[in-house]
Amino acid sequence: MAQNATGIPFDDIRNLLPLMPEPDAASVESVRARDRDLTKPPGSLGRLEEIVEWLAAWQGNAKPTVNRPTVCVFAGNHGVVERGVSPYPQAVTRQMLENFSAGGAAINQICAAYDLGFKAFDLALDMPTGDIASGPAMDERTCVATMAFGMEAVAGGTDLLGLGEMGIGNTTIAAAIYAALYGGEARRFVGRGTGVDDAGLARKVEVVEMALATHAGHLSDPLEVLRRLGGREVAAMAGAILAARLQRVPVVLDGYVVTAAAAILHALDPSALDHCIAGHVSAEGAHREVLERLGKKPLLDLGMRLGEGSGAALAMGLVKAALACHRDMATFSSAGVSNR
Ligand SMILES: Cc1cc2ncn([C@H]3O[C@H](COP(=O)(O)O)[C@@H](O)[C@H]3O)c2cc1C
Ligand SMILES: O=C(O)c1cccnc1
Repeated sequence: MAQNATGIPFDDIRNLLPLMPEPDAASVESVRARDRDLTKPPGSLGRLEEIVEWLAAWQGNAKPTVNRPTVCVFAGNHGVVERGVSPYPQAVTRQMLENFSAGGAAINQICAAYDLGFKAFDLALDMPTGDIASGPAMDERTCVATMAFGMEAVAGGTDLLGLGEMGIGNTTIAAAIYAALYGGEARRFVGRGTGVDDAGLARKVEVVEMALATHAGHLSDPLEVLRRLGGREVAAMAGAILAARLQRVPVVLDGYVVTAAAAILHALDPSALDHCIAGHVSAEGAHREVLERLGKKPLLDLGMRLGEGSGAALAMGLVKAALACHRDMATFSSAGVSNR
């Protein structure tokens, strides 16, 4: 296999998969033991209890932490926008990155409300990826380099990673990826994104169908799906999810576009998302169906369809609350509360 600028071909990404750590059963058992002593009926905190077990399993820590929760937003531009698949111009991607820096976006307010760290990454916004309807989005070199960038981006010592994206046109990219991975009619995976009208929706369906036809015969390898139909932010997020697993950092997924990056990894290895939870189910496209395919039960169902990591960040607030209950509640004996 030819080397590329990073020195890592697709095969070296594949070679990371067998290195993925397993959940730490002993830490989960410790969490369960403490949970039985807390001043509440067993099971009464429902999924909040599972969340703490999940943190312990993946951090490999009987006393899991959420001291440095971070939302990482990756931004990329897409050649397919030229085909009129979004009501907004491509320039909005960079303008929103500036808005993130100035603290004016929805994601800034959610991160502030829940005291979450926030980082945004500009992935060569002045170089949109190729138009997927007529050719590949990226060559292998760019795809792998961008995955590697996403891996580096999460190396800063976070103990809970939320993922988000910004990229005008990327709901079309997500739809194309799902259609390639799961088959069936393209229209099933195409939604209105930022709000295309009926004509725009028909155009999106047509563009996804064209993309599938253009790349027919080359879509059985999920990494080829990523490079041909994806985008820089999607590649970086796939790298970030994989790196987080290798570093035992639990991940909270966001909406339709973030989940497309996750779906690539799941297609490579169905256990590759075991360290991830679905923060929410987006109102976009077939997100509910896709999450079912991935075996993920979303934490929140708020009718949101924004992106930016907004659903992930809201769910991270719940993760913090779940851990606070587990860590700081009194036990029956310490509080003098009678157990059964
Ligand atoms: C002002 C604005 C802020 C956003 N924040 C996230 N998105 C979201 O919308 C885009 C995808 O939708 P489509 O495929 O229809 O272009 C992505 O950038 C996504 O994160 C936004 C979109 C806009 C316009
Ligand atoms: O669910 C998402 O990720 C989404 C939905 C609409 C627009 N941008 C992103």
